[in-house]
Amino acid sequence: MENEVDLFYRQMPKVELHAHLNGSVSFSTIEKLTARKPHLNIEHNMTAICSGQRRTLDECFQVFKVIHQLVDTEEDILMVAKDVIRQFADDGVKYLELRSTPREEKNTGMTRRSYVQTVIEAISQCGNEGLDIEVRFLVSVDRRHGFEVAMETVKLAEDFMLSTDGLVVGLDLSGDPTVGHGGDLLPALQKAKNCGLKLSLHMSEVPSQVDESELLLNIPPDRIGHGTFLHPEVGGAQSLVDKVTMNNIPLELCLTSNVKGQTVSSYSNHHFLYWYNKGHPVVICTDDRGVFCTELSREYQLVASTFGLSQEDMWSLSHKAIDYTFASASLKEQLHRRWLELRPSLFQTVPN
Ligand SMILES: CC(C)=CCNc1ncnc2c1ncn2[C@@H]1O[C@H](COP(=O)(O)O)[C@@H](O)[C@H]1O
Ligand SMILES: [Zn+2]
Repeated sequence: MENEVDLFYRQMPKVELHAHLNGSVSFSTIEKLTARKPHLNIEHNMTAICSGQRRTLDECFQVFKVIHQLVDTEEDILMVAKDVIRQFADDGVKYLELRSTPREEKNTGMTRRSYVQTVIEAISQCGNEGLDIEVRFLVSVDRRHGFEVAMETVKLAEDFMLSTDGLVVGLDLSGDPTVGHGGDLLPALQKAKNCGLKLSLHMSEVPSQVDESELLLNIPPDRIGHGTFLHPEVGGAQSLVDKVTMNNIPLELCLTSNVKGQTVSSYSNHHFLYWYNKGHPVVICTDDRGVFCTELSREYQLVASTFGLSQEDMWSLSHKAIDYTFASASLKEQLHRRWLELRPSLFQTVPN
């Protein structure tokens, strides 16, 4: 891991709303996986982008291909998902929305359905272990896989939403933003929304997606991933900003991911400031904590140090994020109470 994170940010209760399962695999879990599959000859620098390194977007997406080779059975998924949940809990995350793309692996017999079933099993095993974290699942649609797979994935998400008593809460649209057009997937996304799934869509992660973002915002989604190039100052459009603000759609912001993937030139140039200054809902997230060698506590600390925000400001960001979750009203209320209970000891033991 890179330099130390203050105890304050580690202990501060947090919600994580943008975490891709296979991007969140830690070094220690990768070691367990490479020991299971030594013949693949995979080294750590092929699965993570650590201190000071930056890669092109394309190189970053290659990393996921390597991780997918390591994680290709139900047994792997179960271990990875349980490890990832435990590690978020260790970092003070009290509510986690994990997302992942159901993957079919012909060689091992894993199907998209058994994939989702296994993630659900991992969540319920962590619940039985009494971990201090509530976990919900968003099923991811990979934009590279086209309309047919998207429709199939929506059906799967709907089935599991109904059969898991609400553990599956929504649908994510992700994948390499330079491939495919989100507009082609609109009917699938609309179908998901109509059946009660919440939508979190990666949007304007790279420049020149104005047309696509206009279409996606018409649905409208319940949350936006990144939204790096929405505003006119960076080549987006005022009409996009207007739609986002009118519908009050929270943005999931992942600083380290954007800087290491080079869609944002530096931390201080991150679009966090644009939306924060507007008073628009934003939530700090990790995206891929394993691949980008970060943690949610580190991301909070980074935002505070980059933009000169106080511990009170950061607390307030973390507290407000509860309202942007896809949790039920009663769980949101429970989380609010929890935050208020934890607050005095946090500000007492860890002075400013
Ligand atoms: C390259 C880069 C800067 C990544 C960060 N931005 C991202 N943008 C779009 N999709 C993503 C990103 N990070 C992870 N994903 C999606 O999450 C997958 C990995 O997690 P999973 O297999 O769905 O469990 C990737 O294959 C990709 O489809
Ligand atoms: Zn993402």
